[in-house]
Amino acid sequence: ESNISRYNIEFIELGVIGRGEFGRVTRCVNKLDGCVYALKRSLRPVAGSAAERAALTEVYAHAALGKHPHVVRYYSAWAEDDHMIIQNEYCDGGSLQQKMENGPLSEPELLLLLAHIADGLAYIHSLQLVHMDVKPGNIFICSGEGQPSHDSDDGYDDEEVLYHHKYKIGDLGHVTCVSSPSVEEGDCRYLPKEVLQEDLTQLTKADIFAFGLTLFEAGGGGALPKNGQQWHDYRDGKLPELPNLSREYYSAWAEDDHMIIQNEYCDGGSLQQKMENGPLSE
Ligand SMILES: Cn1cc(CCO)c2c3c(c(-c4ccccc4Cl)cc21)C(=O)NC3=O
Repeated sequence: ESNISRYNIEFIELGVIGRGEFGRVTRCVNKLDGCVYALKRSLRPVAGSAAERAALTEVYAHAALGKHPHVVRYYSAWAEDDHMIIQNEYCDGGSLQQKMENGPLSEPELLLLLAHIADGLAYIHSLQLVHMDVKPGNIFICSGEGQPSHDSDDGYDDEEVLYHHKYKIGDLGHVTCVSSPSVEEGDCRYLPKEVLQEDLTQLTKADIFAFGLTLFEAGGGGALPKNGQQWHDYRDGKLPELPNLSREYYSAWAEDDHMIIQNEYCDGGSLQQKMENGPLSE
């Protein structure tokens, strides 16, 4: 293709970090600001096609979502010689899917993942948008290594700096608005049955469901079913217990339309009951 492309003029390609039927993702340095970015270069979709609508929705969503610590940041997008290019923040820690290849996440890591992505989803939902493709391959990690290191006397001990990395939600290719009449379904392994049954009235819950299965998988739940009886069992809350999690992690769960909270048992009754025997002594 022509070499006068903005891609070749403004960026130096450092390497390919992802490939798919969509095209490829590369790690590039911008010659002007010297920063590294992730650029996805895909074939320009046919005008008027669903793919074009998805590509435009992705850019609209990124523009609307602006800057948030747990959503991968968007910088620019353009079309050139029959290709679409989107320039995003480069997350140097790989994806959650790659991290899971080294085994299940520790409990502190699971809680960090839970906090970061719940925050990112709350932000997306607060703008009446839904992600619709939450899964380990779309959650990226920024190591934060480039940040100023905290020397020991300013209150940061190793533990806190150790968990300096951040989890961020990426790939907004399936984003739609909560009241959308049409949904481009995401990965079926993370899809709730309501969306499969075309019930689009509670789309924010679809993201939470997909995030729940993502946490289950990251916690060592094993490969998720794509269909069949096990797919339906998982949607009826029939999931195997995760072996390496402590009891505290199991302090709340949902079953047949009820939420259950399991707390410490205090055997001395409540203060109110104690006061029934008269005022407390000094
Ligand atoms: C396959 N792959 C690997 C990475 C690097 C992980 O360390 C990656 C990134 C992105 C994306 C991406 C996803 C969807 C749309 C646009 C982009 Cl650039 C894909 C990525 C993205 O937006 N930011 C990335 O770091």
